[in-house]
Amino acid sequence: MEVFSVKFKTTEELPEPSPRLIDQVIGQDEAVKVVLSAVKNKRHVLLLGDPGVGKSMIVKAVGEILEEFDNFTPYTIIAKPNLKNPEKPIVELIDGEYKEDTKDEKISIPTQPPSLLTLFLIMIAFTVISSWLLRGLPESKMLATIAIVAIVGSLIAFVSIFLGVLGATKSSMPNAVNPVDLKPVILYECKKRPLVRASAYNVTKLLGDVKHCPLGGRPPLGTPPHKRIILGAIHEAHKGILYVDEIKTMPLEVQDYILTALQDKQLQISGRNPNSSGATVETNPIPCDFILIMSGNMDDVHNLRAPLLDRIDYKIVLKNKMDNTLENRDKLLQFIIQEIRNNNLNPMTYEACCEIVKLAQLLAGSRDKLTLRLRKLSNIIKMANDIAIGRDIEEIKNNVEGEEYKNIENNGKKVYITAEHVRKIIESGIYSMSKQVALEYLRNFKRYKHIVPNDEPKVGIIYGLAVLGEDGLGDVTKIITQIIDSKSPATHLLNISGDLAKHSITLASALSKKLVAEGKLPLPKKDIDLTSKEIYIQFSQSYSKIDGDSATAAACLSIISALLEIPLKQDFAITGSLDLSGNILAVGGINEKVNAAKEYGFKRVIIPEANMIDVIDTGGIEIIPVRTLDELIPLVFDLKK
Ligand SMILES: Nc1ncnc2c1ncn2[C@@H]1O[C@H](COP(=O)(O)OP(=O)(O)OP(=O)(O)O)[C@@H](O)[C@H]1O
Repeated sequence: MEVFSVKFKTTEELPEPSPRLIDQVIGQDEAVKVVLSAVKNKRHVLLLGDPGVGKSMIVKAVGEILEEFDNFTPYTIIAKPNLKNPEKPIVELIDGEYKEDTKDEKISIPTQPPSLLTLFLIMIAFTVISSWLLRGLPESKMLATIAIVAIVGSLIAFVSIFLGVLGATKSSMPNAVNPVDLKPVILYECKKRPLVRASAYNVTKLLGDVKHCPLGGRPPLGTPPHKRIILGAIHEAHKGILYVDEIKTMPLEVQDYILTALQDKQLQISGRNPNSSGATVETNPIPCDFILIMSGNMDDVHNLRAPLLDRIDYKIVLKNKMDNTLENRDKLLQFIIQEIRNNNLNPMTYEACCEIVKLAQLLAGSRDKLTLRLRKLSNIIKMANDIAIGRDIEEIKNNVEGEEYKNIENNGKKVYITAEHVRKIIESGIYSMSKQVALEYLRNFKRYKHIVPNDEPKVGIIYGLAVLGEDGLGDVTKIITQIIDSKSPATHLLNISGDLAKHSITLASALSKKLVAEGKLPLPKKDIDLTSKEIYIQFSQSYSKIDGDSATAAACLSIISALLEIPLKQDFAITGSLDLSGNILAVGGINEKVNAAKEYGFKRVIIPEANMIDVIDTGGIEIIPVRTLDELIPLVFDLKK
């Protein structure tokens, strides 16, 4: 099969990808189209999808081309003191740049006479200065002189400030207070259509705040309220896009504020901390007319209040897989080249690119799909580059974040990322926590496991297949069933490894008993009083949690074998879900399972026929597809005796 439509030895030979981020988004064409249209038409958007499929990237890409949509008039947001009510500073939005108005300096705000705190501070200052100046005097004289200087000096200073302030208030002259305190301040200058990003949990960043002033926030000593205002992302996004990610963490209170902002297109700022001097400050409503884009994973949406969700026009679910076609493999190649260029990595060989395609299939769980969880692939490419430049896995483990990726030439020889470097990273499992946990589990327990494929058929024993963890590894589990005569007419299930797949095993047991009782199986019949039997099923040496129903076919065969006392062959492992009509249905993690069967030395593995399209690499093991229990039975039972 042709992997890519272009022939190359290394990625160096391939053309540079487009520098525009919008052209770099892979596999999410539909979502990009809808977001572009939504932004053009000023609609709000919710982007949902698995981690690392490109939600932030799409928003950033749209932000890059926002300018192209329509004309934008730059604006400035300023804050002024409020002369009548200093705790309610005035925030104004003006078109263009702010030009300082000389009138502003003439105005004065009502000031307060100095407080006792001021007197205390002045006294300390006088004490410190006079003790330094008089340090040469004998101790007895020095103390008395310092005391006199401090008391008299500070009283004179205090009274003059007091009179000065009174004078200033009476004559409305600003001289007594620092005129700079009265000037409006520029809070924000917006020169191009903004894209402002804020995490949902960061309330101050999102909604703004008023800083605390330890000196009470009044001139002459304190910082006046208008100078302590912090604008929120919600205001900085005016006339542009507000991008809120991590919606799972958005407090309900913040949702209410966003809702108000969406409705009123304006929102005031007040101090958020009740213990701060900012708590008494509140601005006038400040314009905030923005397009809201939020993003999160599918489950996060439950955290959003219905009225807010209702106001979001477009709800877009991003894809996590794309079809494994030549066109899409070319797109994956484009992604590889982008990652190399954007992260300044070494070029990659053709074989290494093919290895990435294989990994994309594996992560998609199917031969005919490619994963779109591209952040994971991006991390693997970066780590393979580390290996290429000589950092080993241990070094990478201790340094995964914050490293600069460098293009290094070794002794004048160009370094390439090869297939082996990529494989090393994949095999180490270092890109995934769940894979490492699974690897650790297998390292610890595999050697104790008694899984030996052999040619000696056994009653009630069969090898099932499981997957450990999300990006996990396959494992083989031995299922053993024994039938015991019961004194009471009851049927029990025993699962010594805990609560393993109880529901599906109950189903398997019910189905087996029905099939045995009906005598319609293509197996020798046996008269058996099921009411007097107890069925015990053990998932032997299964140390991990097994859920899902992929062991139902195996469990069913094991029970039938035990009930009819017909041995099962021991040279195969099997996975498949079984429905009550005897159909074998598709299961997940087929490649991990096939691989596990191979690792444990099995020559045959039986899988649902529907899963055949998922198999990426048979690796030399015989794969037998089955559709029904009737097809399965002649394959697995040993009927020679
Ligand atoms: N569709 C894509 N096309 C190209 N590159 C992608 C794509 N998706 C992810 N990437 C790569 O993965 C990186 C991370 O993607 P991004 O941050 O957009 O994911 P996300 O969906 O926002 O993830 P999260 O839900 O964790 O915030 C990107 O910088 C890019 O390198």
